[in-house]
Amino acid sequence: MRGAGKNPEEVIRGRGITVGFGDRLILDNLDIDVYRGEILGVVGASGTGKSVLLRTILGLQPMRAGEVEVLGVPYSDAAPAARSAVDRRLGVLFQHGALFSSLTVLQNVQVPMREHLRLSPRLMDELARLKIELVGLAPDAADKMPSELSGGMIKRAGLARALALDPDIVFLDEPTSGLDPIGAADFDALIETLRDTLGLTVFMVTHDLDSLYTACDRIAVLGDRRVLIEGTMGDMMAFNHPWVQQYFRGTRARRLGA
Ligand SMILES: Nc1ncnc2c1ncn2[C@@H]1O[C@H](COP(=O)(O)OP(=O)(O)OP(=O)(O)O)[C@@H](O)[C@H]1O
Repeated sequence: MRGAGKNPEEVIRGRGITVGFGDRLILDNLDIDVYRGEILGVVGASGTGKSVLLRTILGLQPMRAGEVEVLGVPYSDAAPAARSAVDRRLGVLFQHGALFSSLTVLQNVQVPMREHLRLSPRLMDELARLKIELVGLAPDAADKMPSELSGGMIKRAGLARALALDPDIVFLDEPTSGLDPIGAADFDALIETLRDTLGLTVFMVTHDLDSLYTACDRIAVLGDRRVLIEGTMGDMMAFNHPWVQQYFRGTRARRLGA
């Protein structure tokens, strides 16, 4: 975890998070911590509730029990105004980029600006173009429609939108899924660079072992409706649980030289 001192600041603190749909409990009394300046990778078998956890932390998914504190604010219980003040400091890249198909890249990046800031159209254009450059897109991408972009460009455009308000924390839901290995490695490198230069904290749901090895400082493994283990890659290797062993020490992992 870069930039963290001896007592790293918790920017997300979830306690007793319990979420269910009908009679199915997905998360049961789950605790999670995210520290300032780290890239946390959240992994787990398909359907373990990684996206549900991300949505729950963001307040988009109601909890049956538990509490979530974000940037020191009791977010899950906060009044709308206090919540909105926290929302401004969070950026989200949903799975598949989730761009508005009828808006250009520039207009997509401006959506959060229109919602939260009062800026002149000229200033918004300038700011949005800066964000587009920041994520490594060519200037002419600004005026393209999402349908004209490659998968990698869509992820970058979604990231530019997530960065629109200079957030403290960005949430990424499987950012490298669907990218070829080189595109995925480039995206991981971009995330690391942005963390280092902007001081971001990154909460990243991923299935990508490469990302976990190269970009993530810590990993949280979801299973049995809770966080099975939270720690470094070394902690994962030493943890005696069948899924964790298979995932981190299986054939795919060995191919990566673990
Ligand atoms: N709105 C919903 N209504 C009912 N069930 C839901 C809803 N959202 C998620 N679920 C269920 O919750 C479980 C966890 O879903 P989630 O999308 O969080 O899994 P995941 O760990 O992100 O999986 P994957 O790795 O496949 O993306 C799944 O069984 C899913 O069907």
